[in-house]
Amino acid sequence: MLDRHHPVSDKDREVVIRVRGIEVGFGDKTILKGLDLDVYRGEILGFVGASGQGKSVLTRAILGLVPKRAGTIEVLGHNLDELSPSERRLMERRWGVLFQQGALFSALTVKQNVQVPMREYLSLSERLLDELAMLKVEMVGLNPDAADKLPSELSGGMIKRAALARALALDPDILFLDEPTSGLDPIGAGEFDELIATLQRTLGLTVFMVTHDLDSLYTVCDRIAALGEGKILAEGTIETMLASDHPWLRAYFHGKRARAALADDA
Ligand SMILES: Nc1ncnc2c1ncn2[C@@H]1O[C@H](COP(=O)(O)OP(=O)(O)OP(=O)(O)O)[C@@H](O)[C@H]1O
Repeated sequence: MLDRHHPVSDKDREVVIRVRGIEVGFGDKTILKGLDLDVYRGEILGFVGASGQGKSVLTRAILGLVPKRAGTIEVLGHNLDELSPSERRLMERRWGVLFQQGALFSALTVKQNVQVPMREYLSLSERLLDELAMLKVEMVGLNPDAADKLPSELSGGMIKRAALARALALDPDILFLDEPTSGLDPIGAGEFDELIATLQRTLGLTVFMVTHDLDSLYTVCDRIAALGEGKILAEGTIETMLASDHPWLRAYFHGKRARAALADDA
């Protein structure tokens, strides 16, 4: 993780995700209205905004899961609209996604879930698939015996870890996390944040994290981007957010919960 109190100047850093002028809507409702955003290599970017503003929509648009009406999205230097199907598959191997609900296949064990992307994108022997899956299971702090369990036998925190192991299955460069700590108790959420920070550091990941969790923003995010009215209202360090005059940012970052998070971090 970068030292968020002494960030490198933005202009010197490699942009891993570059979003320009993106517009996304459904029917006559426009959600994203010409949004620009840069995500830099090796950072944990926290993406915040009031409920329903389009945080998940932006994530899905970057991943190509919802269509955009205008704008460009470049990932790792490639315009996603210009990729051939085979280049697109290669790109999909370079990002891992942890959706909000974990979204594990309920009929598959943890190990089998982790192996789903491996089977889809790689051609490996069963022995190697097993070894790699066990490595991922251990990497996210699960006991080896969790590997043969079904999702229904796991706690909420274990499900998140298993889903994270699956997101890391193909050794991605970029990790997308949609509200990773939602539904976890504060201790579980803190442990999960620590895990994300450790994995980011050891694996050199770039992390795009949609979150409502102020503790996460204070403790693990290098930079924050705030979404509102279809655009980025502000982006920068937590200090930038705290200095913003925007009414929603003031309410969010100076509210009672924010003060509690700040006290914990001090
Ligand atoms: N496939 C879809 N069809 C129609 N409307 C959609 C679709 N996906 C999202 N929306 C709408 O887009 C808006 C933004 O939704 P989104 O889930 O991105 O919000 P969010 O900022 O992630 O909210 P939350 O913090 O509550 O998760 C909502 O009004 C939602 O109803």
